[in-house]
Amino acid sequence: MPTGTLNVAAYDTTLRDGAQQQSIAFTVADKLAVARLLDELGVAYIEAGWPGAIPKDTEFFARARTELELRTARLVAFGSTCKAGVAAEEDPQVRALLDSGAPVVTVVAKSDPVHVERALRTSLDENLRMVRDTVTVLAAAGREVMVDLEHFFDGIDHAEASAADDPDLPYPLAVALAAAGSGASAVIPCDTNGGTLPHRVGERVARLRDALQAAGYDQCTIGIHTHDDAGVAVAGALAAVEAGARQVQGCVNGLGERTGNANLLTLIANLELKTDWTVLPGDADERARRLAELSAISRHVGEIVNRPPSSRLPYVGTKAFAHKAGLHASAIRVDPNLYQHIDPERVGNTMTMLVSEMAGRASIELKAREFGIDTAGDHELLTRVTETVKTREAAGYTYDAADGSFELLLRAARGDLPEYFRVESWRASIQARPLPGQRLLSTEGDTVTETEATVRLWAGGRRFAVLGEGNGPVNALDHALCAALEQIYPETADFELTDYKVRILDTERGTRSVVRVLIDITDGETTWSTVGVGTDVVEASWEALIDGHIVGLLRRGVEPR
Ligand SMILES: CC(=O)SCCNC(=O)CCNC(=O)[C@H](O)C(C)(C)COP(=O)(O)OP(=O)(O)OC[C@H]1O[C@@H](n2cnc3c(N)ncnc32)[C@H](O)[C@@H]1OP(=O)(O)O
Ligand SMILES: CC(=O)C(=O)O
Repeated sequence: MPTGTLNVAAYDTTLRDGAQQQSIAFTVADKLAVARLLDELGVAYIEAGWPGAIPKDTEFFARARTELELRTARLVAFGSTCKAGVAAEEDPQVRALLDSGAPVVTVVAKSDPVHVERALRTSLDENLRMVRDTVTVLAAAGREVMVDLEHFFDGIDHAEASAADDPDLPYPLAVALAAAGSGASAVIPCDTNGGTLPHRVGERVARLRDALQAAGYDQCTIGIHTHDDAGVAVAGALAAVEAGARQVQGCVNGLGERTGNANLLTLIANLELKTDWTVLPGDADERARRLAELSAISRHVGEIVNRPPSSRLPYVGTKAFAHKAGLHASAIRVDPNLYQHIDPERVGNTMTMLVSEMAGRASIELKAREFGIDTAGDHELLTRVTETVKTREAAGYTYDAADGSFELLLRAARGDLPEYFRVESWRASIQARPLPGQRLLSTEGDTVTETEATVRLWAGGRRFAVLGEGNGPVNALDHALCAALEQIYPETADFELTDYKVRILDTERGTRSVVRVLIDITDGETTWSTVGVGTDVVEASWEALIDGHIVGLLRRGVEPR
């Protein structure tokens, strides 16, 4: 590890390589919004697309000139070297890069001899000419120019296997020197296919570093661009930093072609928190403030691309600091750092305790604290609740995914669960009728289906008998329940069911199986989850729905009426 504080530049490619992931499609407005977030975080470079190749990217760079005011980041236009046999100044793609107005241009160059010969179908010398010519033209126009060395790591193997290769300067290194010698500010070895292991990345970046130094190009920065096909993109980038890379490329939430690029947020957190390198601008306080934005940025970008970040993402995922095992909880009660690699607040995340069949008394005590309930020292209550949780989980309930239902269980055990309403009965029915004018149901499924539910309950000293209709029995029951409750508790009008999951627990019993239903309800501000179990899906759903409404009233601080 280095000593002292040195800088590594964070280079974000969410808007270029991130957009190469299946089903990710940014609008121009999305790109502008993501660029503003990245600038706020403090990345050094934002690679925003390929003007001239993708019309939306051409528009982005045009609008960025007037609509994007970046405070810390430099905007990068991405493209390729000029075509074989074409002078760079006459190549329309190179012209489009200049016309984008971006102050920085990164061009991708073939650095693997096999790719030059088979994909580009040109000579190794002509490819070197394309690199030199393109960098020279862009640099002469006043741009900072960087060169992505595509397939650099595989390229060294291919070069060394070739009898024609210079053993002192394998072809990928010759491409890097051609770029540096023509005025590139950085060369970035890319693990384009994502299959290189970290030790190999480190070793080859060190060779690149030595070759640049030997040629007198010390001013040329080495970057690193890794993909996650072998699950080691972040590790590879860290190995490259150890070997001399001073720029790390990656995408927010690990978006990117195929399995994604190195997750830039993970890289930033690792470098800032676990090494002496600094990636974010400012003094220690400012860097800490920026780092604490990581979780929010991960979620915000997830919303913009309409793809919630995986809950298991390092540092920023909602499960990154969620503890389930009882033994962990018992140590965490003494000191959270005993089972956490960092304090989650440093990256804007929070620790959560999960209650399940793996819970012990400490898990229950810590979870209760999240609800503002102090159970410390109440050994009898904690033992009773722990046992109830284990028994109910054995019967099919799951509380780590339904902390709303767990809160009700805990309050019931303490005897402080408010009684908001009492249910007298409920009923749900579905009727399928033939289409008008027909006597029998159509075999093709064209039928008229009517679903209705009746709920009878007492609330606020009154009895309600309410009919609900819906597109299925659970929906009809939900409508009937809400229609009754709203008359006494208008707060429930804000409750909305946002997720509904059904799982058959013992598949061997077929349609007689036990069924578990998990639902999420939101009031627009927070979301809570509840669980129901039964031999019938409607019965299990009803239990989860009832829990969901009680939890909502509790969380709103409503008193029973
Ligand atoms: C590793 C990476 O992720 S690099 C980023 C890749 N990103 C993208 O491809 C997204 C944007 N791409 C596009 O819109 C299109 O592919 C374009 C506009 C670039 C090219 O489209 P087309 O002109 O229709 O060509 P096509 O995609 O079929 O083939 C690519 C051409 O570029 C050439 N080429 C590929 N890499 C390079 C390079 N590094 N330098 C110069 N030329 C290159 C190929 O030889 C081929 O040339 P040819 O048309 O003479 O056969
Ligand atoms: C340039 C690039 O995205 C790659 O080689 O993976």
